[in-house]
Amino acid sequence: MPDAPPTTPITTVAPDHRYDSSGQAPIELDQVKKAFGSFKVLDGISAAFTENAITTILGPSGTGKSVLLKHIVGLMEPDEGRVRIFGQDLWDMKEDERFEIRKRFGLLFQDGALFGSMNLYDNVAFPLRRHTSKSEADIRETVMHYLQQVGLENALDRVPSQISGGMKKRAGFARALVMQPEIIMCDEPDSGLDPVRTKLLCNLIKELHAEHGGTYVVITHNIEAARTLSDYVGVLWHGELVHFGPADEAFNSDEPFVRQFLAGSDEGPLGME
Ligand SMILES: Nc1ncnc2c1ncn2[C@@H]1O[C@H](COP(=O)(O)OP(=O)(O)OP(=O)(O)O)[C@@H](O)[C@H]1O
Repeated sequence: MPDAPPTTPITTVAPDHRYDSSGQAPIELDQVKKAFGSFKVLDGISAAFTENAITTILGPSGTGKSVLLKHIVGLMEPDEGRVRIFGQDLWDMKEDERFEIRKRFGLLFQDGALFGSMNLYDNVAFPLRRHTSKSEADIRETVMHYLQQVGLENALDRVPSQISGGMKKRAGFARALVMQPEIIMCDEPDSGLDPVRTKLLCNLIKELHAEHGGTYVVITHNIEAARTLSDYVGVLWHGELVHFGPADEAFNSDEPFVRQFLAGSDEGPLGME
């Protein structure tokens, strides 16, 4: 399998970003379409995500980034097209097999998605208790390791209502990592954080990715976060990936929408609609 996605010219007509590979990309979307009523949110998305890289998916509000994420984790079924995880078609398998495949994902949601009644220790221990037969001693070792990695080893007795938004995200990240998933999906990890906390969180994500590896997909509309994190960038607009490729190519793109969006400019095809 090649190291990088193809650098085919950017078009705005249902571009195909798949590799010519054996189908073993960790995540492969093949002509994925999804509409709500007459609104086509995903209009034939084809892309293969690079293993052990961080890919950010950028795009304006309401453009379908979260819908795309839900398709990747199998929470939403495409109207047409295929979603393959490690070569396996998500919708060509039974529900329990899909459930098993989801164990290969770690999910980091906007608010950390922590259980409000549990302290941070129990929140991070939860997937291990639920999905493994590890002893409490082994669980403790793993949980403390990841809580230390995200800088929360002194806050393990606190419940989510007693910690800041940034701490919730870090706790959510520890919980996402604890099962050592091969794929980590982060939905707007920067939302609600000030620029400094966003930068620190992005640095943490980058460091832990460098240490543990894995295929990361980060959904955001924060350009600075994307600059810090991305090995690859996908830019979603009008149901299509108008760019999907190495981050430096995205940030140097001549495609008018990609250029406008990544520059945060008010000049270009994107208006207030
Ligand atoms: N279950 C659903 N039923 C109907 N419409 C939906 C559903 N889920 C999403 N949509 C619509 O699909 C469009 C894309 O939504 P989505 O949440 O994916 O956007 P987004 O790019 O993640 O936006 P934001 O950056 O604001 O979070 C929106 O118009 C939304 O209202």
